Amino acid sequence: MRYGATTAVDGVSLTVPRGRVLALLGHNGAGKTSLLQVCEGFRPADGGECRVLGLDPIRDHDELMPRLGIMLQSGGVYPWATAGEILRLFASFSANPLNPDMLIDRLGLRKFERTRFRRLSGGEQQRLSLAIALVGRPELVFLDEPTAGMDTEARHTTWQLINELRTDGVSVLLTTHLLDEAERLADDVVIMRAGRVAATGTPAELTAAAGIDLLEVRADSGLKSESVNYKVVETSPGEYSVTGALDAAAIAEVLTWFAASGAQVTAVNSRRRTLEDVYLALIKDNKAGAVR
Ligand SMILES: Nc1ncnc2c1ncn2[C@@H]1O[C@H](COP(=O)(O)OP(=O)(O)OP(=O)(O)O)[C@@H](O)[C@H]1O
Repeated sequence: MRYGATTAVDGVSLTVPRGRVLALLGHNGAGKTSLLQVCEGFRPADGGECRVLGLDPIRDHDELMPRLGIMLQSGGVYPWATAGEILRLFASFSANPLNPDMLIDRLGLRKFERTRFRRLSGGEQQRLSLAIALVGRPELVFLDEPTAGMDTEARHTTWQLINELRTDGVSVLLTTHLLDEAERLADDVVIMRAGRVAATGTPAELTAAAGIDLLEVRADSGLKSESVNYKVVETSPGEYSVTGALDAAAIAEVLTWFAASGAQVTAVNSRRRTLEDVYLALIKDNKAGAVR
């Protein structure tokens, strides 16, 4: 998908299996929203093929729309209508909607039912947008940064709702900048970089493939790690990290090397790598590679 000379989505290939949650991750401008817009039928692709529930998102738009739930990053509603009016209007478009009052209560919108959309805070607008996406009992939901701007409670409610969607067999394609959100919610993760797929896998596959463990050591700065069997990276002055399948013998070897270097070790911390570690390494290394 191109905007003039900019190629926003470049040869991305992915499938969202039915009843699963796929999280699209990537830096600002990586192409996540553009990809969603192609799938939603809001923009034509310049090449390639997109099928949504077996249909063409542009040619079969009218047939497809009632089966989709779409939460945009912004816009898409009448700013002068009240939260309650907007949700009931969207419910009226569906043959078999969810009860709008149930969603109003679940998403903590009761207090704002009579508030005009433009007077809602950013997080309240997000909650209403999520309710709009879900009210028509969609088979497939597109959520563009669903919890951006939400407070902690609303974020947890949203996570619960997304888990319930999966239980009900609804498919979810979401974008997020919150790696813990992806790790908690997603069955599958696709990391995009500059319009392309940089890595795919389940959160467990992505973290395992990149090395299960992470050892962080604080010591004197400037140590050079040529003579040790593990890659010791000085991430900031005096802060070292070692990644890999690190058992006790490996940790002992690394610490022995620190001691042999004459370094004063002031802290050692070992933990499992998170999706955030993997993501940052991938974006930093500028190294593309699909896990599967
Ligand atoms: N309407 C537009 N006209 C021209 N270029 C655009 C337009 N929308 C997006 N782009 C460009 O396309 C690329 C992909 O943008 P896109 O919004 O899809 O990224 P994103 O991954 O969703 O980013 P973010 O995380 O910031 O929402 C970027 O280089 C962006 O500047």
